[in-house]
Amino acid sequence: MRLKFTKMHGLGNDFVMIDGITQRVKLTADKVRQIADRHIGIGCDQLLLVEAPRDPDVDFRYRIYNADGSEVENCGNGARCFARFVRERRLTSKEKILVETAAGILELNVQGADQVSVDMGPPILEPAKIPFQADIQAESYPLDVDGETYTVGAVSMGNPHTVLLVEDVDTAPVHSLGAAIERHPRFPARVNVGFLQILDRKRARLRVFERGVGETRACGTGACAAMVAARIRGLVDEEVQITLPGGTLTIHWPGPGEPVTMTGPATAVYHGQIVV
Ligand SMILES: N[C@H](CCC[C@H](N)C(=O)O)C(=O)O
Repeated sequence: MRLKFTKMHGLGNDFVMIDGITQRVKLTADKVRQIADRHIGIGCDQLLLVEAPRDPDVDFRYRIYNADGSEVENCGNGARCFARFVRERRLTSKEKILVETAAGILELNVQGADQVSVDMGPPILEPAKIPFQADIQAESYPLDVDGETYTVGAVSMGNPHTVLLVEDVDTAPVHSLGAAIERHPRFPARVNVGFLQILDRKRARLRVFERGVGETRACGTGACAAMVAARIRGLVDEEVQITLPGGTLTIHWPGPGEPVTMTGPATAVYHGQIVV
């Protein structure tokens, strides 16, 4: 199968975007892994497949695959790149785009040259819906990992996230502890692991060890989840600049029951064709 694609990134979280509307695309987990492989394929953190919507009231559907081939529910940086991709491929000229994902319907607002704002919907905090094994919902939870007890937040943005507060993200054990928590038995669907350093009520630094990928240069749903976890503990205001290794996202969340809005760049790098 010969597939046209566009390589894009959101603050260094990189994607292979495939138009499944004007092309017939049949993906398997093996094909996703091959495309995502940085030696035998194109290389990406996630592959995003754009399809016609099943719901007539929305504009598109898009499906998200991690580099390990697993299909997941949501992808914040990917949503911004998706919005730019469908406009650049003239699949729409709308500035407000409704897209159906496995996590529900997102509203994307394309703002001028580079910035895209995404209504990511309200965070999910009930443990069973994250999913996370806990007796009651709380601002934070004790989590035993290899004999140590950590205090973690647990939030879903359609995909599961856990958040640890750290003194300094540069020295946090992102790869060792991130890998251990990603597969922790209390997260039955595995989990994305965020390490959050709060600078003040309006600024924070974040590194994310992503489920199915490992550490990425940025994670949009991770930035949303980290801000929510900090806000329900009263540590930050309703708008926070979250700086990840790849750059800064603006996250806005008034409080429980309200949607989280994420604003940041979406960059196209090159177009190509791959044979899989
Ligand atoms: N990079 C994505 C997150 C992908 C989440 C995926 N790793 C998962 O398994 O949920 C983002 O910008 O939100």
